[in-house]
Amino acid sequence: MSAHFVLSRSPRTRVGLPPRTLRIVMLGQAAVGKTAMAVRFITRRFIGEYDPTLETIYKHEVCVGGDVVQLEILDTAGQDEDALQIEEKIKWGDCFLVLYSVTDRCSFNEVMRLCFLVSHVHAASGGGGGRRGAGAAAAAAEPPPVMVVANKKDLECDRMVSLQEGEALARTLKLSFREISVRDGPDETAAAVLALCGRVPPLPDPSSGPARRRAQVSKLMEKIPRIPSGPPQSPGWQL
Ligand SMILES: Nc1nc2c(ncn2[C@@H]2O[C@H](COP(=O)(O)OP(=O)(O)OP(=O)(O)O)[C@@H](O)[C@H]2O)c(=O)[nH]1
Repeated sequence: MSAHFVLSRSPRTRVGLPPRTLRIVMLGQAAVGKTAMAVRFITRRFIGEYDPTLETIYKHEVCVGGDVVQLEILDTAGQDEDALQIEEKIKWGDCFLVLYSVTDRCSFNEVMRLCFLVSHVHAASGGGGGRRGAGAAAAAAEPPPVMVVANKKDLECDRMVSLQEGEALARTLKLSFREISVRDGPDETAAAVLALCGRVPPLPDPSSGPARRRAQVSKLMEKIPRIPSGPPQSPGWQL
């Protein structure tokens, strides 16, 4: 996909309905750049300092395929956490960004475990991403879209994981892959997020059983603070 993005001029909204929501969960070890990527996508700014994340859900509107979509991006804490909690967050998501840093082999080694966990949790809960039982048997059989993101490619001198290793891992797992630098500019980040969004199948009818189940948010997810992005200050990303 081209890294050229333009201002959304006349995005469609469903008459009388709020824009559809699409939930992205960012996973990966501490300090791989999850917060930096989310903030880069939403504000186009780069945060250079490291402040271990308190979990947050960022809300941000984008235009995907001509439709307005309300993104909810869960920036998880990279620290070790309770297995049940991580499963709850995975169940919540429609699609996943699994990050590692090319300067940190441990973070690369963690990718396979996280991807298996996503696939296992969704298979166990009926498949079809956060839209379990989305009406079509095919959707139930489909694993949710997951993208492996290798970050910090600008730090070539400190590189511990080659591009080829990243590509080979993604090929083995049958997942899409991007190597990016969140620091170097906003376009690679936006291209990765929007490519992932574009792979999420349409949501079920809002009045359907699957859609209502999806709307039932667990107590754990309710506790995570939500940050609205507010009115756009700069041209919005569009796929
Ligand atoms: N050089 C370089 N530094 C980056 C890049 N992306 C993020 N960083 C830096 O890496 C550090 C960690 O980034 P965070 O976004 O806080 O990492 P995180 O994955 O959210 O970490 P946790 O909150 O602990 O899970 C920060 O100092 C960022 O500025 C990048 O592409 N290049």
